[in-house]
Amino acid sequence: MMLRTHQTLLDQMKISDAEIQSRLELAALSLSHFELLKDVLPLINSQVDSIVERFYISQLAIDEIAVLIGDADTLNRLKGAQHQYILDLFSGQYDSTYVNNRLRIGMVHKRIGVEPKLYLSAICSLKLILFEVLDQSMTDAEVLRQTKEALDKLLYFDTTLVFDTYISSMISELELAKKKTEMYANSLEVKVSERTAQLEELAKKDPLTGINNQRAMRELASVLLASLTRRQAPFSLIYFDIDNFKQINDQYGHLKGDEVLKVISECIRQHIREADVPCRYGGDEFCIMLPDADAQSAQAVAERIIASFAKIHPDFSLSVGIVDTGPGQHMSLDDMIGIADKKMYEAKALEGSRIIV
Ligand SMILES: Nc1nc2c(ncn2[C@@H]2O[C@H](COP(=O)(O)OP(=O)(O)OP(=O)(O)O)[C@@H](O)[C@H]2O)c(=O)[nH]1
Repeated sequence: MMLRTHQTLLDQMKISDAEIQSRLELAALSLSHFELLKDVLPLINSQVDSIVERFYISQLAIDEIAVLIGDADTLNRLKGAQHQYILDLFSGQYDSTYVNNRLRIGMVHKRIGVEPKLYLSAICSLKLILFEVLDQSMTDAEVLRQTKEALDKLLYFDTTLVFDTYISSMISELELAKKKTEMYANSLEVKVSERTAQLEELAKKDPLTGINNQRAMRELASVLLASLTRRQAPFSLIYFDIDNFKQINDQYGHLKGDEVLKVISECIRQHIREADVPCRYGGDEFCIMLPDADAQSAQAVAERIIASFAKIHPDFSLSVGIVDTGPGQHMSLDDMIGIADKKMYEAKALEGSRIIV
């Protein structure tokens, strides 16, 4: 898209020569009106300075306008522009250059905050001053009447152009505001979905050890079991807890208990494969799901975990139950946990770190 600043207002507002023609017709302005206005150009030209002075005396008497004009430099610039506008009104040339200048005036008024009511009041006082000048100097009553009518129509024509720029500029502002709001809404959406993903991730993790909690394990188990059944592959579950953990807590304190739980999850991490799923099942109970592993390979993994845990905490022991299923039919996760739990209690009865398969 072409930059706005590279387009004239005529282009921006899509006002073609045909559109100008149609607008002149709507204002009932014709060549004869143009001629009438042009005929009084010498008269107006001779008095333009005093017309401008009178116009600004009337304008500055209105507080709202005086505030908007603000300072002497601005007033002088405005006087220069008004001087030119008055001469343009009587130029007899109401073409694209004329129209573009009117649109620009509208844009400037909108930008500095001149409301339509103030613009209309200004145009009205300019018209009265010009009418007075014509009244005082023109002798032919009929020509005077027609010239005033032409001027009136032309001022209406100009006013529609100025108002169109007001409206178009307001629409642009609205569109910009809408775009900003949409961008903000999009950025919020991205933030919310990022945060939701983070929260979902957190909801699956045990906060102490950082491994999966039971909920996440159950979700993963259903996916795993479906794929293992399809592939006719074996599946094992290691289930264990820390012996006399309550006593560890009681004797050394809760923090020490926490540290032991963290050491265990670290030992698990070190000895499992990428595809295995470790989980803190609850309290001092842990679970590891091992896809594509039979009980024998699961036992080897459990032995390695026990050995590395014993290196750090030789005085504590783990009781382990292992169950496997498949490769043909697979048990449900709950059935596996039920069996592994029983095995774990059998192991506990034997005392010391024991594994029952
Ligand atoms: N430090 C700590 N302790 C926990 C946490 N979660 C559970 N516990 C404690 O773990 C202990 C588990 O005790 P029990 O279920 O009696 O198990 P146990 O003492 O290991 O007894 P056995 O299983 O028969 O060997 C309880 O005292 C719980 O308070 C935790 O996050 N941190």
